Amino acid sequence: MTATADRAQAVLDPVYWDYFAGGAGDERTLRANEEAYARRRIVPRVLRGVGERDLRTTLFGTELTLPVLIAPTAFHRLAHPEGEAGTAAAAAGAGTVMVVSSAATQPIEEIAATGAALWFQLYPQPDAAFQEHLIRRAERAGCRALVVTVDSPVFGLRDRDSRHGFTELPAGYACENMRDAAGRVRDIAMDAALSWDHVDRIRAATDLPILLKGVLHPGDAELAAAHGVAGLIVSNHGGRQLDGAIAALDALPAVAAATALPVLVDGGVRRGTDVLVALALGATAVLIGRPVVYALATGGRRGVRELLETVRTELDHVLALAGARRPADLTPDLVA
Ligand SMILES: Cc1cc2nc3c(=O)[nH]c(=O)nc-3n(C[C@H](O)[C@H](O)[C@H](O)COP(=O)(O)O)c2cc1C
Ligand SMILES: CCCCCCC(=O)C(=O)O
Repeated sequence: MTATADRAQAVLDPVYWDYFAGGAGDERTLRANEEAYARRRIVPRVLRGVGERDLRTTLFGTELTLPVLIAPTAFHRLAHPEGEAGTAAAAAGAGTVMVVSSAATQPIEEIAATGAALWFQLYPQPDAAFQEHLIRRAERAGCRALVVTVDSPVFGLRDRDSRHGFTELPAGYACENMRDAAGRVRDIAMDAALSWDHVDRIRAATDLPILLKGVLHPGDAELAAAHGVAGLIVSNHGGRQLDGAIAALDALPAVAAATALPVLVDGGVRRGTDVLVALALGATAVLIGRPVVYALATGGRRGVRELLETVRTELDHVLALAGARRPADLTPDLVA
């Protein structure tokens, strides 16, 4: 993964590189996400007659060929001209879900035309009518779930972006899925008044399954279930929001123990071994953020497909070595 990051840095405009790679504050949480995986050791079982592995996982009615999804990340056209549609084509080829960011630089309809299974990521918008308009559009495009990001009541303080003065998209690019009914692109509003009422409002506006992204505290996992949410994504936004927040992997076991909902996790997942560790510690599936952007930057859709196939091969391999046939066989005792 380091090699891909290096190659991405070499091809990307340094301002965009810093936007994609960077985090908030001193980037402690950004580093902690990867370090949390590096700290874990696998305690394999032997002689389990594993045979052929089966990586399939079903999430909200969609069967994935592997328990690895593409996390929502903004501005794919800044990484590669193929943009989000390139990433989606790779997801479709690999048989997994792409979560499309509210800050995608191509229209959701174009991304959906790739045939990929899509979920739409939504920042809760204070304007209820506009929010409903966004939800309807995602539904019409065939998105199968809504991922509501709840870790961003305000935007993270990112020193790298401040240094570059990177505050808006360059001319010729727009958040294409933030258009209102008149076709005007609106800014993504981040709203510190955000509360569980917003979640209730979103739930009342759609029949799609709703996942909350950015939950780290077990108390919030309990509340989410009470508010009719279908799933959770344990995440600190890749260390881009609250610097000093707990590493996603470290938060996972307590959140998973607090709820019967499917729990996904992102932040720092780089290899098949990381996927194994996250699944063993209670995740139903994982999402990958930056490595997808780097793979897109260096190789377009083929680059992203290669990344997903590498993770698949690694996961298949480490399952065999750890004595597990399928993701559901992974249990916390396999991780020290
Ligand atoms: C460049 C970039 C843009 C992101 N954009 C969004 C976004 O629009 N919405 C969102 O919910 N999360 C966004 N995230 C957070 C990711 O969905 C995810 O939580 C994080 O990248 C996972 O960590 P990883 O990059 O270590 O895999 C973004 C992350 C990055 C790196
Ligand atoms: C106000 C611009 C919103 C873009 C958000 C993308 C994002 O979540 C990120 O982490 O960057």
